[in-house]
Amino acid sequence: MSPPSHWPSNIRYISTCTYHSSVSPATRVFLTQGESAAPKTFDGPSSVAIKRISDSAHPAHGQFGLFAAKKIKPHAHIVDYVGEIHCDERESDYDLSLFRNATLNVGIDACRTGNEGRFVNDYRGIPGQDKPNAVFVEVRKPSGELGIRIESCRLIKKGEEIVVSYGKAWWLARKDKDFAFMHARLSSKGFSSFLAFYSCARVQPHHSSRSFSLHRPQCLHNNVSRVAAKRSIHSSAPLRAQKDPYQVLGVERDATAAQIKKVYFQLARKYHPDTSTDKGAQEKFVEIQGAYDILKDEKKRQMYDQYGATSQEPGFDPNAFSGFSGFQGFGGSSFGGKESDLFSQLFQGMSGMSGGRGFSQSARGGVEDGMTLRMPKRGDAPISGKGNPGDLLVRINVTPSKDFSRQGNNLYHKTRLPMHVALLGGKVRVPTLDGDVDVRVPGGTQQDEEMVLKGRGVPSPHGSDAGDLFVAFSVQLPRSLTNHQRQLIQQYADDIEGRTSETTSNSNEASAADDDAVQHDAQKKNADFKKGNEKKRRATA
Ligand SMILES: C[S@@+](CC[C@H](N)C(=O)[O-])C[C@H]1O[C@@H](n2cnc3c(N)ncnc32)[C@H](O)[C@@H]1O
Repeated sequence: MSPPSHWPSNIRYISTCTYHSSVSPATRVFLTQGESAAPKTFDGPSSVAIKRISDSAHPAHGQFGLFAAKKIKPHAHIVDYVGEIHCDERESDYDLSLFRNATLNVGIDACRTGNEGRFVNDYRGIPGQDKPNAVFVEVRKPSGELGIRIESCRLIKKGEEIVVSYGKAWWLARKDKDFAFMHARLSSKGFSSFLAFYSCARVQPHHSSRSFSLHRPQCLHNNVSRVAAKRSIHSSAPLRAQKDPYQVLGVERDATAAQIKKVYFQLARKYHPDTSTDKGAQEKFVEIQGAYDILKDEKKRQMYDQYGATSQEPGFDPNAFSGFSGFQGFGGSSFGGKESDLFSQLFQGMSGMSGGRGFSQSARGGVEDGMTLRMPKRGDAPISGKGNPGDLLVRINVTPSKDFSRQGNNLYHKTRLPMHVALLGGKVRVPTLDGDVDVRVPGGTQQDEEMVLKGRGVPSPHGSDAGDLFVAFSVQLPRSLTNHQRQLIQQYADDIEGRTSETTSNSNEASAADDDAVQHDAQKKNADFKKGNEKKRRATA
């Protein structure tokens, strides 16, 4: 298929998504073999044109945008968002989240390969566009493949730019990255671009992105959530990848229960930590147990076969994949420090559903990013008008925390430890979900050593034990020492190295004098610098 006009020569034009090697076979099955949706009338790419943006007031001036090549009716399928489906981490401005939960993070990246959809801009700052006229919609295609398409929200006139919302969080996450760049442009090109980025970024009080961009659900229409979700790139705690249990046990996918059991016993014997001399035996043994736990249970196995590793996560709801097509799970493993923060983004983007009513709802402690909550009878009324409304399935989207990262119900916090406390022992103040606590640190605590605060993690939504809080220590060395401190440390060094203090006292004095000279010099330079600034200020005033 030949690319449309203005297609950049360095990007491969494709009409269907490709799959990167980071997508495991089980994930691929989940992504491609879902319940298919009824096809929607679709004009194909003929309804759009890629154009270079020549309007200097447009914040993406000089780049490209997607335009209506003819009149587009409301709620029409404009074009698919096509690219490379992947499960690895990427820093790409064309990477849209396709699916995410606690173990799986799937994106469609159209950076190097894609179709017209990759040129759709955000409406913010574009003259004459005060709202998006299109949305990203997650769909199961007639083939059963999970995908994203761009649909119109309203009538779009021929020649009009097609614009979506990337979500406030996307802009907030970009703020820091763009600030310096935009600032540089400000002096030469005026305000418009800067304001477009900065003003959008400022309005977001909190967000669930960890370190990069993300899009969020924008408008919900009927039972379909419209969402544009940029995947965030760094998890503050790595996602635990559930290994393919068939691979772990080395059995075929159609192995019988008896075959699986036999292999399991062989492997368990081989890697039993009490008897095995194998280096990684313990880890391997745990893996084998995990794999057998899934495959020995008919129901778990069937869920795994159908939905992959994600099906084994707490709170997994298979119904969520057919009825609810939201895909806003981007908060990742980080989460809000206090429970109120934890849920502050719950139900974000829900207004428009249930006849346009927005609402809020509290949730039990311990829910995780990517979990689905079912709210009986809060869904849409049947099209026929008769009968009860359906259930509302809410995918949880957890706000990241500056204090903690999260894995399952366990929390992780890194705290600074002054050198003398690390050496001699003492107390440090550590944040927990219930407020700060003093933790006693033993003398001789090493860099990155961890302490576990039992039960101070996330409460389990299923009523079982709460997780633990792991506190890792980062030992802080002083950058400079006073003479007295230097002497004390020197004595310590002498003691360790078996020197007498006399032999070092002379050289010590010399080096302290050198240091004093250096410090004095630095202070003087600093003062000169301040004076220089003061002079400059006076000159410009
Ligand atoms: C998915 S691409 C959109 C297509 C892009 N304009 C191009 O020519 O390749 C996203 C990038 O477009 C630019 N962009 C999109 N909407 C924008 C807006 N409202 N203001 C400023 N830049 C925007 C940003 O550079 C962003 O990283």
